[in-house]
Amino acid sequence: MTEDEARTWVLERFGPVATERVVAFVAMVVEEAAHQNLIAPSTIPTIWERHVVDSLQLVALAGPEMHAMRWLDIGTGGGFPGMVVALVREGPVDLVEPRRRRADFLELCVARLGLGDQVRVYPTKVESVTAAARIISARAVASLENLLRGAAHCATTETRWLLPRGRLDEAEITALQKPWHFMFHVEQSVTNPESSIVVLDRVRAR
Ligand SMILES: C[S@@+](CC[C@H](N)C(=O)[O-])C[C@H]1O[C@@H](n2cnc3c(N)ncnc32)[C@H](O)[C@@H]1O
Repeated sequence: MTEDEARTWVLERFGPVATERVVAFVAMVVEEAAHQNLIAPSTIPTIWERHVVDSLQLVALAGPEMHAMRWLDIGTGGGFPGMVVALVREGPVDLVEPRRRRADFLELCVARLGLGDQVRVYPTKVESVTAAARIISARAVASLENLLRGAAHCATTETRWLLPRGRLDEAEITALQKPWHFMFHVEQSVTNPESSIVVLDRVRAR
C-alpha cells in the first residue's frame, strides 16, 4: 500500500471531514517526532500505512453496534491506535499513557483538535485507571497475559479486546487459556499479511 493508497483507504471509509482531522493529527505527530520518540523514525515516511491505516482497521473489528461505546486504548504512545480512532468515530475514547511527555503531547492534540468532550487522557499505567470500556485496544504494549491481568478491571464480559500482535504466537494464546476463559478469533492485518489482530470476547478469569 503506497501512502496515496493509504490516504484513499481512509477517505473511502471515513469520509473527507474525518480524513482532514487525521491529516491535522499526522502533521502534529511528524512535528513532535523531531522532539521526542513517538514512532520509529524509519516509519515516518510511511506513517499513513504503518500507523494510520494500521490503527483504523480496528474500527471495523469493533463492529458498527459499538460505534458509540466507550473505547479504552492502553499504551497509546504517540496516538496509535486510540487517538486516530477518536478522530473517525463518535463514541468516547480513553487514552492511557504513563510516559509524561507522550501524555502531554496527547493532551495538546486533544486541545488543538477540539476533542475535549470526547477524549480523556490518563497519564498513568492502566493498572491504576478506573474506567469501564466496551472496547479495549493495545498495540505493541505488553504480552496478552499482562494486558489481561493489567486491564481486566476496566472490562466486563461484554468487552471486546482488539489486540494487534505482529506475527501470531499460538502458544501465547494457548497459555492464556489456563488463567482466562474467552472466545477468540484472529484477523489478518490489512497493512501486513504476516501480522495478526487477536480479537477476544467474553473474557473472564477462571
Ligand atoms: C511500544 S509503545 C507503543 C505505542 C503505541 N501503542 C503504538 O503502537 O505506536 C508502548 C507504550 O505502552 C506504554 N505502556 C507500557 N506499560 C503500560 C501500562 N502498564 N499501562 C499503560 N501503558 C503502558 C508505554 O509508555 C509506551 O508508550
